[in-house]
Order: sequence, then structure tokens, then C-alpha cells
Amino acid sequence: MPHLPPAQGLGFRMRPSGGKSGRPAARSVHGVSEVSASWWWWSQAPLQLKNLPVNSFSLEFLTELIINLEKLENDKTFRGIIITSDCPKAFSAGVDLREICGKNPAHYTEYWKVLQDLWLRLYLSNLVLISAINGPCAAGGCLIPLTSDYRILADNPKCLIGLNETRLGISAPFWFKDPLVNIIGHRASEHALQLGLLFPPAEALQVGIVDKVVPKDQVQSTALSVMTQWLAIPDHARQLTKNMIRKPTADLLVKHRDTDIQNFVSFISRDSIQKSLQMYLAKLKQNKD
Ligand SMILES: CCCCCCCCC/C=C/C(=O)SCCNC(=O)CCNC(=O)[C@H](O)C(C)(C)COP(=O)(O)OP(=O)(O)OC[C@H]1O[C@@H](n2cnc3c(N)ncnc32)[C@H](O)[C@@H]1OP(=O)(O)O
Repeated sequence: MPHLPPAQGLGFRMRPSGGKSGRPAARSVHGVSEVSASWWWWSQAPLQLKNLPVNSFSLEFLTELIINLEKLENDKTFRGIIITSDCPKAFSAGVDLREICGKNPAHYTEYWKVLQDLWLRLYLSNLVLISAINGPCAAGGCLIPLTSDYRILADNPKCLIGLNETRLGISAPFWFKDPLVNIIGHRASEHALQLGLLFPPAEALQVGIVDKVVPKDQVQSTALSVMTQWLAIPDHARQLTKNMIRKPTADLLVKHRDTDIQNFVSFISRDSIQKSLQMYLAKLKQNKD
């Protein structure tokens, strides 16, 4: 197995620390001490996101995430990834607002391109992706769950999930909207997106933005048991099927990437939008007191 170094400065725990054999010891995986080592165990990689305090998507974090995903995708040892957070405050707070506030068009262009790259890599991944959502998950933070094959949410009132962009005075891009529509349907998406709804667990399950809600301490074990089901299907058949279903949605972004970047840069550069974002950031800081 190739060595996968931890990202500098950022945490990506890609697998439990190895035992004597160099293979992961099941007991060392966060929250899953009783799982027995079996053939499928070696086939899945836990990917724990750690960009304190809230796993917001800084440019550096996104870049490292893409590199790590590429390594996992190319390592034939792995057939699936369970993505979870190693930050106590959040699964992900989405786009790091400091990346899209007060910077220049060249920076916005680079940032948006990298975010698109991450989306494409996840959405068209050949691996089984399961999101083990163990904290709040807002706006761009939903990019990972919405591109996953299965979503498990912790049953905790703090674990709100949704695309709340309109509350920040911005609009979710079409490639955030499309997977949501594919998952929860047109009418529910209209409602959720326009109002910028953040769903608490029971409502998230009801609307279908997550597939399962379980107590927080069972998120990881449930993810492992769901992974077993998915890995029971031959990869080639599952991958062909996934690609058939997802390609039309992915092609829309592939085809309109440059226009989407231009639209984003001109939108985010507007004074009124910059003001809204700055106010939102300031409010986040005030709420803390
Ligand atoms: C045409 C084309 C159209 C395209 C148009 C444009 C499309 C853009 C799409 C954008 C998508 C997005 O994801 S926009 C981002 C949306 N994200 C959100 O709304 C989530 C905001 N965050 C939260 O709600 C909360 O922080 C939450 C995650 C629940 C954790 O709450 P807590 O009380 O535990 O912790 P907090 O004290 O709030 O947060 C800890 C610190 O992290 C900071 N922080 C929190 N979220 C942050 C964030 N997203 N970016 C930067 N910093 C953030 C806080 O300010 C604090 O900083 P200090 O005070 O310094 O410690």
C-alpha cells in the first residue's frame, strides 16, 4: 500500500494508525472499537476532516482534500470512503467566508475552480462515498454529503443540515442545487433553497436530505454497516450504474465551468454582496459572545 502522508497543518486522517502488520487496527478507529477486521474492512478508508474550528473550506484545505481523494481513488486497495469530521464544532461550515470576502477576482477565480474540482471528483467518484455527518453542515459544507452515495446524520439538535446560502444574501450555484433536486425532488428543493432552510435531524430525514438519523455515538458504526451492504455489490456494476445516473448532472458543470466561474466572480465582487457577507461574518462572531 502506498504511504499516504497526513496533510501539513490540516488534518486528514485517512486510516487508523497501523498495527504491527502496518494494517489498521479496528480498535483505533474513532467510535468503532468492536468492529471485527474482515475483508471489507481493508477495502474502506475512513477520511476524517480536520480544519479547526469548523472545517470551513479554505483554499488550502480544499486543495489538500482533492490530493488525498485522488490518492485514495488511485489506490486499488480501497473501494469506499467514510467521510466524517474530526472537528467537534461542525461537520463543515462550508465555504470559508474569508476566501470570498475582501479578495481580488484572480483569487475568487482560483477558489471557485478548486471548489468545482472537488465537486466533480466527489460526484463522479468510483468509490462508495458515505458521509457520516457528526456535526452541523451548512451551505457548501453539504457539498460532501450531497455528492456522497449515502448520508447518515447524528441525532442532535445542533446537527442542522442544508443549503442556507440565501440567508447570507447569496444564491447556491446550480451544481449545489442539482444534486439536492436529485435527492429530495423539485418542490422540496424550491422550498429549501429559497428559504435557506437548515433542517434539524428529524426533518432532514423526512425531507430525504439524509438517509438515516442515528444517535451520535452510532454514526460511525452505522456507516460501517451501510458500507458493508454497498461493498457487497460488484464494483463494476455499481460504478457503471452510478455513472449512468450521475453523468448528465456532472456534464452540466463540465460544459458550463468557465461561465460558472465568470458568473461567480462578477457576483461575489459586487459591493452589495461583499457587504452582506461581511455582515454575516460579523454576526457569527457576535453570536459567540
Ligand atoms: C451566479 C453564481 C452564484 C454563486 C454565488 C456564491 C455562492 C457561494 C456559495 C457559498 C457557500 C457557503 O458555504 S457560504 C458559508 C455558509 N456557512 C454557514 O452559514 C455556517 C456558518 N457557521 C455557523 O453556523 C457556525 O459557526 C457553526 C458551524 C454552526 C458552529 O457554531 P459554533 O457556535 O460552534 O462556532 P462559531 O463560534 O460560530 O464558529 C467558530 C469560528 O469559526 C468561524 N466560522 C464559522 N463558519 C465560518 C465560515 N463559513 N467561514 C469562515 N469562518 C467561519 C466563526 O466566525 C468563529 O470564528 P472566531 O470568532 O474567529 O472564533
